[in-house]
Amino acid sequence: MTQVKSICCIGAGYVGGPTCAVIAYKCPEIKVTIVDVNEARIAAWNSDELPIYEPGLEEIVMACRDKNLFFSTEVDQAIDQADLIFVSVNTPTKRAGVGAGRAADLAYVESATRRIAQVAKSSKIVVEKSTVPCRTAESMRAILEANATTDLHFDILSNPEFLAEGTAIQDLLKPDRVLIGSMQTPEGICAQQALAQVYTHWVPQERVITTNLWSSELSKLAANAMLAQRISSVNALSAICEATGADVDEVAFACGRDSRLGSKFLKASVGFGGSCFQKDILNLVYLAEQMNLPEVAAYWYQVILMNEHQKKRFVSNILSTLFNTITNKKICVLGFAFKKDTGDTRESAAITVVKDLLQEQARVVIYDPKVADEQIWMDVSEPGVLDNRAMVGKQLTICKDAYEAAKDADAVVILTEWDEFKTLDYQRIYQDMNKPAFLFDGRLMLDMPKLKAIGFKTQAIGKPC
Ligand SMILES: NC(=O)C1=CN([C@@H]2O[C@H](COP(=O)(O)OP(=O)(O)OC[C@H]3O[C@@H](n4cnc5c(N)ncnc54)[C@H](O)[C@@H]3O)[C@@H](O)[C@H]2O)C=CC1
Ligand SMILES: O=C(O)[C@H]1O[C@H](OP(=O)(O)OP(=O)(O)OC[C@H]2O[C@@H](n3ccc(=O)[nH]c3=O)[C@H](O)[C@@H]2O)[C@H](O)[C@@H](O)[C@@H]1O
Repeated sequence: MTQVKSICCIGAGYVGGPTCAVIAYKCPEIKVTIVDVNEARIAAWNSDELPIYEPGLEEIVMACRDKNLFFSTEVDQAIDQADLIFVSVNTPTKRAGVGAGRAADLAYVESATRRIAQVAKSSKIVVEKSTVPCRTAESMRAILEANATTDLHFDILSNPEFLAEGTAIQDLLKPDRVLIGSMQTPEGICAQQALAQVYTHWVPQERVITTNLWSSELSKLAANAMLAQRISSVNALSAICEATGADVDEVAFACGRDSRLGSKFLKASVGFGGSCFQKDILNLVYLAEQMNLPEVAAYWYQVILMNEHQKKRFVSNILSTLFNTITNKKICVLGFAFKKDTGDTRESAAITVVKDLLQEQARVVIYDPKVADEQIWMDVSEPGVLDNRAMVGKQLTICKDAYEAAKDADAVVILTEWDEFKTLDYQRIYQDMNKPAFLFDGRLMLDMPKLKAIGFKTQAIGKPC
């Protein structure tokens, strides 16, 4: 079996960076080089200020950077020197052309694959780390075989990543499973074993699952679709709870105690966000449509529709509670990231909620502990629309402090479950707000009876008023 000695990872993003940093950390004898075309990102990986915030990441990077872990823009050199290459580039939803709004844009995967074919002078194991539609490995193989300069051999593996942002390092150090798909040929199985051996440096053998290529590719989309489906299910129940007087936390607890259901991913919220759930479900929907399975496509699409409904429902509750108008009222938004412990805002529910509040002519003040101001401006204004940013600027303020953000506000709206929001001095916040002082908990994280006792008019998703 091939022993992996040198790894190249193409794509130094949320997945490539942490995943390969952990491999370097756990496999000191393997040289790991993470490359990217984005020079600023690579410079940040090589600096004291890493480009992404992830608890525990800095320690791991600092422990092995410039020993057996390298960040570089020298893509060709890293490809040439590696015997195993992870392709960990972005696969966003297509914006134009066939399948726009549904299908995954595989342009980055294809260009990375073509680069490998052009540069490789020796045989390589090429690993799909990006989340891709079923049978992408076949296209990669076709490109590699047609474009390689000499008579080289390429094994393609699928090794989807299941880490969640905010807990990436823990997820990587103690994964529920590592999934490796390969062609069921002697060479394919040999390559699969070589990658498995990298992971078994720290992952117990029984957690390394091997399957065929297509099962592995589909399992990634399926896992994300099922996780998101649980959130949409509990969010759909939250609306029924509000209408009946049931309490969604109690319902989720009671259901989750059934060992067949389990307790995780049953937290009702203002809606799921993140770079992957929506994109991967759309990808699955597109796959079903392509297979001429419209009912299957509609079934999964409903998970997204429910998520959109939950965000709209939250804003409409705010509006009706504040006497059907929020024009010129000051709304303090606490949290903008799509979940706690990350500065990532991709598809964050906060983007939709804030845009809707602005549309209603409210004055919105945002505080988030990790999201950069510029990111919020980019998310909330419409790039390319003339003067939109200036218009948004008249209504939107970004604060460095929760108390400052809540001063003179008519309502506080919690959109991300940052731990620090639990320990704020709500008595102080209440005193500085306009009365009646409203508080909307979109994350079910605050002690409502305590807030009510202070004087707040509170509302939380799926809770009796
Ligand atoms: N963000 C997450 O938590 C997870 C993401 N995934 C999947 O992993 C893949 C990567 O996601 P992220 O790391 O979040 O994306 P990202 O956007 O943070 O990083 C991708 C990087 O690839 C680089 N890149 C693109 N084309 C390149 C090329 N030809 N050569 C060199 N560099 C290139 C980009 O400059 C970018 O820095 C996606 O398919 C995503 O669905 C899977 C599990 C978790
Ligand atoms: O493919 C991916 O990108 C990743 O997508 C998710 O990870 P991530 O999006 O980083 O974060 P999650 O913890 O799944 O949260 C997603 C969204 O759902 C929300 N959520 C989560 C759980 C819950 O019970 N309720 C709920 O509203 C979160 O607040 C967040 O907005 C999956 O959990 C990962 O396994 C997967 O690898």
